[in-house]
Amino acid sequence: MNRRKDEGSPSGGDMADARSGDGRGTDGRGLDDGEAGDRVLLRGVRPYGEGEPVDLLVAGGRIAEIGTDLSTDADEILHADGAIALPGFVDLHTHLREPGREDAETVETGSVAAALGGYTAVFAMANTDPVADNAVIVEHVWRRGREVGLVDVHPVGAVTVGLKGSELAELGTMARSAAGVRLFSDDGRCVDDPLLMRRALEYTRVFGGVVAQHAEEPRLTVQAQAHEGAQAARLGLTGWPAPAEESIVARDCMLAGHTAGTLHVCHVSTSGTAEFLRWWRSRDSTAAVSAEVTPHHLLLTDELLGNYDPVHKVNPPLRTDADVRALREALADGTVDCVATDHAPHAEQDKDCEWSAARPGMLGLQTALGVVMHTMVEPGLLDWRGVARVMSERPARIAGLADQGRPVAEGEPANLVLVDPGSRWTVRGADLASVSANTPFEGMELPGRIRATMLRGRITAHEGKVERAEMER
Ligand SMILES: NC(=O)N[C@@H](CC(=O)O)C(=O)O
Ligand SMILES: [Zn+2]
Ligand SMILES: [Zn+2]
Repeated sequence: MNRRKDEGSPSGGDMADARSGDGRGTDGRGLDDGEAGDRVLLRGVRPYGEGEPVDLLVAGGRIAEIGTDLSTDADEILHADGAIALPGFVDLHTHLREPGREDAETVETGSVAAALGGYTAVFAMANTDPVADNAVIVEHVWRRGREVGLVDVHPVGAVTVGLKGSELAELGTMARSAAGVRLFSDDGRCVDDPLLMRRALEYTRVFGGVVAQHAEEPRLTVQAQAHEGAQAARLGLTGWPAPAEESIVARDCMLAGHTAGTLHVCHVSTSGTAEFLRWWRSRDSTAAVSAEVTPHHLLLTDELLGNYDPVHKVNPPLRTDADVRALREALADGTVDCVATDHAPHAEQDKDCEWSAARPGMLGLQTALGVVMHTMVEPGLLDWRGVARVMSERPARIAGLADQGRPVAEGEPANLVLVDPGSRWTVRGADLASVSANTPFEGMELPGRIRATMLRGRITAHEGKVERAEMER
């Protein structure tokens, strides 16, 4: 993609990593509408991959005009060469590891990975050290996200104090904090006590919050290491049975219905969960229940466990071909609302060890689109409108973000991603922006390159490099 500061100027074509002197406000973090001062012309994009290329003029953080051959006094012109324009991706499930495990990821490195992956908003899970179970921690994460300024970082608040599952955290205080927490989760652990789950659903309802459940009945997964089935038996690994997930999903749907609370099911991994959700939503279309699936559960199976490489260890575990097929179908028909990465960076020593000692989790932010294209777009299960729905619109609505997941249309916030669907790239963990390198897609060739990501009218990533606002460093 050819990009110039000023079309026609021969010296304007270099792709500087950092931009300067462009009249942006001194805050430079671009969190409020209208902060971005630049007028940027995106020349030749195809919204949702439909029709002939058009020009998009972005001004004041919004899409000011869409048309052909817009001639303008733009500060910056980006030649998109027919790249597909979609609303910026929103990830409801990201582990940024800060505070506590900055040797695995930080808000900054995770933000870089997010921007390069096409994301304009991510939700940072609460299983940090200390746990994000109070206003001080969530405000810290939120502020760090603003300082870095590459993606909106929304902290998730813990449901229970210290993720211990015995008493509710101060949900209301986190909701009222500067971070404005709306999503609550003990992810990494299940809120297994049904009374506590009921109370969490009741309480969050008061301020429009959502409880995101890591569905895993712990009594059924003691020492579990792999999907319970033939492969685990062959490998001598203790099984993680499908009903450990399905029983909690069923229970929580019923509790959400009973309390009129709002439930979000994290990382759905079994065909049984998909089947249950389909039935539940068909009997009550107003049910306040949503669900996500990870890219890795759309592609990988427990067949990969044969060499005991812990890069394939994840919670919930990789399951079977039949599960993968059911999850793809469920995502295509809307039973599962959205894709969430469950980006889970781990330091080398926590992954490069024997299977049973390794931490579960895999990187996801920079490979999500490629895996979704490979598993959903290429087989014809989703078109580009569908990709916009599952990676941006639905997650934004679930989390109540007003300015994300909006149509690519005049007057809308310029939170955008430009995708070149025709180019392919090979995944190398060492080249990813995360501190950690634990990608299960190592060496795989994926379709779809992110040409640029734009947050409120400011380009945050371009041709594989992030662009920081001038104030940050
Ligand atoms: N998915 C994982 O395997 N690990 C996550 C926790 C979680 O999402 O349950 C982590 O924090 O590492
Ligand atoms: Zn989880
Ligand atoms: Zn997680």
